[in-house]
Amino acid sequence: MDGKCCTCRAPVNIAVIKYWGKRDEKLILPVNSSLSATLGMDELHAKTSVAASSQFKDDRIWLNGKEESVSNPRIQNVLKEIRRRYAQKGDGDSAVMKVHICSENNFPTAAGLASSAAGYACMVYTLARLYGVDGELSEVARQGSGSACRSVYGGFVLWEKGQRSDGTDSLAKQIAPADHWPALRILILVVSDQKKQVGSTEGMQTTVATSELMQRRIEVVPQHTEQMIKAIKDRDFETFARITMQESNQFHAVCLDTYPPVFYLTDTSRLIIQMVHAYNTMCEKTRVAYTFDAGPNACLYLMEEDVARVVGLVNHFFPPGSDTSENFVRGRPVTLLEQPSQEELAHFQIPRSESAIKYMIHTKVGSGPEELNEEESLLTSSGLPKNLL
Ligand SMILES: Nc1ncnc2c1ncn2[C@@H]1O[C@H](COP(=O)(O)OP(=O)(O)OP(=O)(O)O)[C@@H](O)[C@H]1O
Ligand SMILES: C[C@@](O)(CCOP(=O)(O)OP(=O)(O)O)CC(=O)O
Repeated sequence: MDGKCCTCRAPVNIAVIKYWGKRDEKLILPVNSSLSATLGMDELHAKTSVAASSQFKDDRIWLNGKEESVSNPRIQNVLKEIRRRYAQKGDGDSAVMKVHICSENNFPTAAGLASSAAGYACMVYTLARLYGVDGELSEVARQGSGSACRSVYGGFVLWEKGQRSDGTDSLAKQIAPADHWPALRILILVVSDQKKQVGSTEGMQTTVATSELMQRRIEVVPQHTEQMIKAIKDRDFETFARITMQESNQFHAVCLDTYPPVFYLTDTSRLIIQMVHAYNTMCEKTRVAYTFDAGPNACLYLMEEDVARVVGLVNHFFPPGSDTSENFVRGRPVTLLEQPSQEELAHFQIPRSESAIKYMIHTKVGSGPEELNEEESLLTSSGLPKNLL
């Protein structure tokens, strides 16, 4: 095969100030700014290989081993924008070459775990590397999926909503690097790894069209964002945690105020919320925060010193079923303490639910996308996927 190939990986991000609602569907411009932490790539990432060759007849894409339609308007937006930027540079002829894109996520796709964020950030970053395109990549990633613009950077990332109608000021920027808050940890509690019923794109459209509460939300987000930036800069966990939980709750309240309502939380999600509040009450201090995206899976932000205790409580209240063969706790190692004591358990008025949580992923704040070695390529030398379903 003539031409060239490039392979990269990109991280997931989980918002603490939620993006929900667009003012421009085509350019993906949000109604409010949002803020997230980028998660560690060793635990969660999208990996993408892109090959360009004059021998390819069409642009093609494979996602998790299955060919998907490349005519998807979001993929087209991203391809067009990268090729436009490449043409502006005015060197070489790769712009006319067709590309083969192959991507895999090492975590559930379309289950409310920000797969579209990692996926589009990775596609854009890999295409940009392949074509040698520089410049602001968050603007391109945003046109694949809004939340993807935040996965272009590591650490803590703000997506400023911008004012202009062409979207040139609707960009992501890092507010603190990955190593800013070394003791902060993240636990993802996977309640379901199935594709969700109402996608974020559709859900937020209906919210903007029907929710009255959404107007109130737009008014309060700037305050939340300002306080959140300060809490992150000061490493003030209590404020960080409180706003994170209030934001998650307000986002799901707005979903319930959507007509017809959109439900992402399940009974298990609500038990997790109760467990976190009971834990904080028991500690007489806010030590754990939850946040839920458009799905039932919880993302807990907490300090390193609380991880073993919280994992112990999750194990107690949501024990794995006897059929669970794989590790219940994945990612960074956790040294399990003893089971919670009877005295501790007395603080929790929640029932035990076996198998309600499938597994946990333990991670921390991580860095932005990176290029990988040739041996990591997902494509063969003839530009076809190595792993096909
Ligand atoms: N690695 C990837 N490469 C390219 N596109 C991807 C990749 N992973 C996911 N996607 C795209 O993102 C879609 C899933 O997006 P969706 O918003 O429904 O779920 P999610 O991102 O997992 O959840 P949320 O954004 O609510 O947290 C997939 O159907 C696919 O089109
Ligand atoms: C709940 C969220 O995760 C919504 C993410 O929505 P998407 O970025 O997936 O939506 P589109 O821009 O339509 O692709 C909140 C967030 O990540 O800020």
